Amino acid sequence: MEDVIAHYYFRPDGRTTPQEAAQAIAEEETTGTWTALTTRQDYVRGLDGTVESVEESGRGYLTAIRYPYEIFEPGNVAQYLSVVAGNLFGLGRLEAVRLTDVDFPESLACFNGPNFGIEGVRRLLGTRNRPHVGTIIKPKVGLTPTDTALVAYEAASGGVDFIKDDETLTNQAFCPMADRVEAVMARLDEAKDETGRQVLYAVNISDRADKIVERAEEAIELGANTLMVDVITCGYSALQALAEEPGISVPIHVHRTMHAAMTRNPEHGIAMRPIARLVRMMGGDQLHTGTVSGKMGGNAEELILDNRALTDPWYGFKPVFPVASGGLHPGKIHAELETLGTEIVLQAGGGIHGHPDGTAAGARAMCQAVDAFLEGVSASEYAKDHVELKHALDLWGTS
Ligand SMILES: O=C(COP(=O)(O)O)[C@H](O)[C@H](O)COP(=O)(O)O
Ligand SMILES: [Mg+2]
Repeated sequence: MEDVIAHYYFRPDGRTTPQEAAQAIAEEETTGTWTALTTRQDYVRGLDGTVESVEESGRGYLTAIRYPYEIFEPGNVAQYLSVVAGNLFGLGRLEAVRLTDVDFPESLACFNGPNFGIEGVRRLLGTRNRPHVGTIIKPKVGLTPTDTALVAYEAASGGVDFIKDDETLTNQAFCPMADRVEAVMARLDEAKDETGRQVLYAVNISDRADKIVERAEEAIELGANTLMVDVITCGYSALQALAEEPGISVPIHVHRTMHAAMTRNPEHGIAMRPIARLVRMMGGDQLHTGTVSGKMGGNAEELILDNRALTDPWYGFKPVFPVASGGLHPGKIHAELETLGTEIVLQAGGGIHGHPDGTAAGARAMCQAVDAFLEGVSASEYAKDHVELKHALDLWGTS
């Protein structure tokens, strides 16, 4: 069986050599601790981690650590994380350490992966060769089910493919999930009668571990055609439970709220790439990976690699739809598509519901910005005979 290779960036403290620091990671995460052990039997050596390489990089070093296959419990993602992303982050001999990627062998990638993936989601909507346009209902909390449904209807009428709850909206008293799903789906049916277009609505079913599948099934019974889960707060095994449940036959949109506590510091934490791989293995169909021009910052080179972790061929797992979201508006669409390509979901909350002429016009402006790009025309040029786009660009500009 093949071993796991985990890749880290690190910076040792002043008293530790790079080799010692890498060795400290390998030992802490396998068979060692801070001192020699009297309990260590010879046969335990088979589970020792190995430092494969150490090389200088910027202010610190890159290392690859080999963890023996046998140390892992196949199929237990929580246990995988405890090895490759466990105690090491607190080791005093390292001033900073960041997990940048993990190579899982096929024998440990023993999960079903996405049920729908990009092709499956496209099949539901009948789209090809163009990005999907999505929206997050805003304000993110506070609207009643009826008003949420009205915003959804207007977004659908304006041309979006995808509508979602925001990360903090679940089943609060001001907008109970059951009432919301029924109201939104009824209005989306109305929009479909008028436009002929199916729109997906991802209801946020994030909940405690022992209830999340039940909540998802309730949402589907009420008509939900997509689910959303906050994967960092609920856990990867929650996503796995949803994706593996036979009764759950709709795509799963994965939000990553709280990720920046791990991903943002370029020297410490966990990069997006390992998170993307885990989400793909666990069965997410769409995953937020970030934008090149939005409100959350981010590094374009890393983002391209993160998206490739979702879409490149990998052990037969279906490709996952990358989602660019956070501060997008029509004036930013060109930069996103130029850098990230068209196999992407472009989401705008404020960039649609903040349009001066309202949600339907905001949705139209986003779609017009996409059409402009696909036709090889600049947004400003296209805006000359597309009034919704013009009003969006007048308000927010083109950068
Ligand atoms: O609600 C939004 C964006 O709203 P708006 O369009 O109004 O900025 C999302 O939660 C962000 O996508 C999170 O960022 P990321 O997807 O990078 O995790
Ligand atoms: Mg949000």
